[in-house]
Amino acid sequence: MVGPAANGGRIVTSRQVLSVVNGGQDPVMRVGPASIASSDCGGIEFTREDVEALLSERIKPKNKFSLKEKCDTMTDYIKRLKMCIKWFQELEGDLLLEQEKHWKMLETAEKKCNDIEMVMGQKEEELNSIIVALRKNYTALQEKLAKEESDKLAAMVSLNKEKDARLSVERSQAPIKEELERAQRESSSANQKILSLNDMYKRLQEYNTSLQQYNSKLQAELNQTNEILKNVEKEKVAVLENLSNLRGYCTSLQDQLTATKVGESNDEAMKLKDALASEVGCLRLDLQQVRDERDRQLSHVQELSVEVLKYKELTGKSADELGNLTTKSNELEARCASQSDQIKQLQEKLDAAENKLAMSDLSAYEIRTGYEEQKRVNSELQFRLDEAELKLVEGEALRKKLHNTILELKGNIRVFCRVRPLLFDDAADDEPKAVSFPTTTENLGRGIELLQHGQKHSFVFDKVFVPESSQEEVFVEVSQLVQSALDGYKVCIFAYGQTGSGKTHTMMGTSGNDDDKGLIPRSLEQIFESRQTLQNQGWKYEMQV
Ligand SMILES: Nc1ncnc2c1ncn2[C@@H]1O[C@H](COP(=O)(O)OP(=O)(O)OP(=O)(O)O)[C@@H](O)[C@H]1O
Repeated sequence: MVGPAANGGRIVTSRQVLSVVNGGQDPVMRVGPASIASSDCGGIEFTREDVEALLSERIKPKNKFSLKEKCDTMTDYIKRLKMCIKWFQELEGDLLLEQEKHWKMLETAEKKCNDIEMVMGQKEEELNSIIVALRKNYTALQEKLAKEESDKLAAMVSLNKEKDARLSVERSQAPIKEELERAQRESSSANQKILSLNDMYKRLQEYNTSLQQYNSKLQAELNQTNEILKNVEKEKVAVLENLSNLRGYCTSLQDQLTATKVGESNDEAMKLKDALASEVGCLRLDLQQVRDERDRQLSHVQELSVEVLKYKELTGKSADELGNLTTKSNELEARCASQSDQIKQLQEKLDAAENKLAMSDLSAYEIRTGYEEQKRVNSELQFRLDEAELKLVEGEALRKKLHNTILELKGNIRVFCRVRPLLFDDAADDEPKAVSFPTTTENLGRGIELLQHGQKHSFVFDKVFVPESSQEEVFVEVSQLVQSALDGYKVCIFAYGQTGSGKTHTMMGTSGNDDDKGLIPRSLEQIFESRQTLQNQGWKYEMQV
């Protein structure tokens, strides 16, 4: 962390150089072991000690005063020094070549890294969108599943209700059936009764008509007899008249006889008297006959009257019986009709119950098929949900791997530089600005330039946050590391910098202002949010402070 004049950039630069030279070894350290087979220095290899020994060698000729010897020794020393210098030059050339090669390699690696970073970024975005879509899908599926479950429950409840209704209908149907059977039995017996009554009624009607015929016959006979009686009466009256006439004639004759007895001829009178006596005898006989006939006719009339009375009585009785039978038959007919109505009603009820039963059977079948369909859809949804969950878990694992690969590619150790804005008492407005940011494509967003004593010092970091950068922008970079920590990687974030450079502001922020929250509260929020989300996928997080 640097303040307006901090120079953390150097750390990164030296880190880059060290990393370029295989494993970060000091080039001088390779002086000793270096074996340059193709060198012009006669295949002599110099170690550090050799060089140091050569440099610290004191030239002591055996003969101090022999200039030639001194010159030879010096020449030899110079020769060795030259060889050493040549070896150094060759080594330096090699190293420079190697360095150039490494720079090129580094550039290509960086390019590759940038490309990979871009691809990874795209992939991450894609994955994030896939994860979001999967999560949405998952929640939608969960909602759908819950809905299906509730539908299933409702269907089960309605099925049970239908079953109950069916059972109750079946139960209520049994007594109705019994009643119907009873009614049918009653109806058949009543029909039989009606048939027998109808027969009886017919027979009675026939009997009645025969009686009426007989009655009318008797009536005719009675009329005839009455006629005869009237005739007899008339005849009787006539006979009586005749008799009284005869009596009058007889008295006249008797008067004549007495007159004759008194007057003229006794014999003639006697003859007349005999003739008259025989005539009277005949008339008496006739009268007797008429009387007998009358008596006979009277007795016949009486007999006929008795018979008529008897028949009348009999006819009255049979009429009563007929009336009774008719009323009984009417009653039975009415009862039969009411029973037929009842049977009809019961039949209708039975039909309705059977219809209802068929309907309930149909609806039960429909519900059962619906239930089976729902069950199938449920299992399909469950299968899809399981698949989606598996995909989600796999996607999450892939995301973690990619995320952390990206982070590794970005570098395990990253240094960000945040430049805080100038405070009120930092500097006057008219002072030239000590901090500037390069706008070259290579260092855009990564470089910082400091002006000190008129000299410009450039530094490059993994990222540079300008004074206008918000807490949110800083956290966006750090949040990936928090995610890494949640994925099970060890992460350490710390801030360093001089007093008043903004460490506390960056890490903690300003309390009471949500936009000014620092990295720590934001990280904690992310941790708790992720914990909540991942708990739904079966992860368990334990946190300790
Ligand atoms: N990015 C920023 N934007 C606005 N104000 C800032 C920013 N960074 C720091 N400040 C302000 O600068 C002042 C010093 O910041 P801070 O206390 O965070 O520095 P520090 O590095 O923690 O200091 P110390 O080491 O002395 O604790 C504070 O008043 C803070 O509000």
